[in-house]
Amino acid sequence: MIDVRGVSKSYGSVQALNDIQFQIDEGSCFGLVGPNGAGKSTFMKILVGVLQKFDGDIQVFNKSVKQNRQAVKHFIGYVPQDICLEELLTAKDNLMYFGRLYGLSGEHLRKRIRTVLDQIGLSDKANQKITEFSGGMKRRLNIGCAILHEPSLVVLDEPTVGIDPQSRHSIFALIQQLKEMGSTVIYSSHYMEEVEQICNSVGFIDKGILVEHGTMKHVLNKHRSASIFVSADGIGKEELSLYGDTIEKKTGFTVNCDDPLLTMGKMIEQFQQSGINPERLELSQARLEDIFFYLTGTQLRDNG
Ligand SMILES: Nc1ncnc2c1ncn2[C@@H]1O[C@H](COP(=O)(O)OP(=O)(O)OP(=O)(O)O)[C@@H](O)[C@H]1O
Repeated sequence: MIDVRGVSKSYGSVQALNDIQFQIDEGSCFGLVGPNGAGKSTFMKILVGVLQKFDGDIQVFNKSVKQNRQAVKHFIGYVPQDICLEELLTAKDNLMYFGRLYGLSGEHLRKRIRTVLDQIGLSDKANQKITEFSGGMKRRLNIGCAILHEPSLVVLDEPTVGIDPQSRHSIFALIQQLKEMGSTVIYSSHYMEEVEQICNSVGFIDKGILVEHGTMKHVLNKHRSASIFVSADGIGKEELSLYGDTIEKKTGFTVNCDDPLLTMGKMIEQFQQSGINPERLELSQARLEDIFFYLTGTQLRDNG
């Protein structure tokens, strides 16, 4: 189990984390979600031992990151947000370099490199210099370097920012494989649909505060509510606010109300009377993104 015990961290006057407490079960995939500047990277860096000055403690599989930093580091694979590779080397040589840093050598290292290249979908690019790689390929290789030593905990800081769909798909498949192999995965992202798809538990972080956490099922059920999505010429936020709390989205409005079916009926009546022909009028269940907004009032990113 990962047991986070009252972790706080300040950078001068900026409180990046404020008394964070939660647990993650062994073998689960935990998504840490929050907007830019929420404190995700700071938390990850504390967990993996990169940041050592902080209040509180984290027990990783019964070992304190404060007191057993070296031991904990050994069973963690950390993929930082910024790609950390040797540009002039080939993919294989990068893996060789990182493998040696983790204490691997000889035939065992060569075998692990073959396995990892296959897992990250880059076997046919093994001998290519990474200056020729796309951003997504570099990110996959960056993950490969972190899992060579078969860590029981894999920590990925926003691994899918700004990458192509093929690399995104490959990273999802890899996380799935890691889960199946029994690794614990901690994954930070501001892409809610990704987290909903691959994680079985989640934590919402906003301005350094953990506002909600638990299994995906628990969080979705606890805050699940239906809303109406409306996109129509001739109707705006002011008119829709009469039906309920209205949020403007890129392509229309979301109206939150107590009885969405009844409200939808009333809307249809009004639209017919006013000659309004909506482009979209839909009943939708709250997704993680809506729940995050409801709890924090903060949008994670532009949405439609
Ligand atoms: N080295 C630092 N010195 C000063 N302030 C910092 C430092 N690192 C982070 N911060 C501040 O701490 C807060 C949390 O930053 P952090 O990078 O942990 O957030 P994040 O959720 O990972 O954001 P992003 O998604 O943009 O990476 C922000 O206000 C940030 O500006």
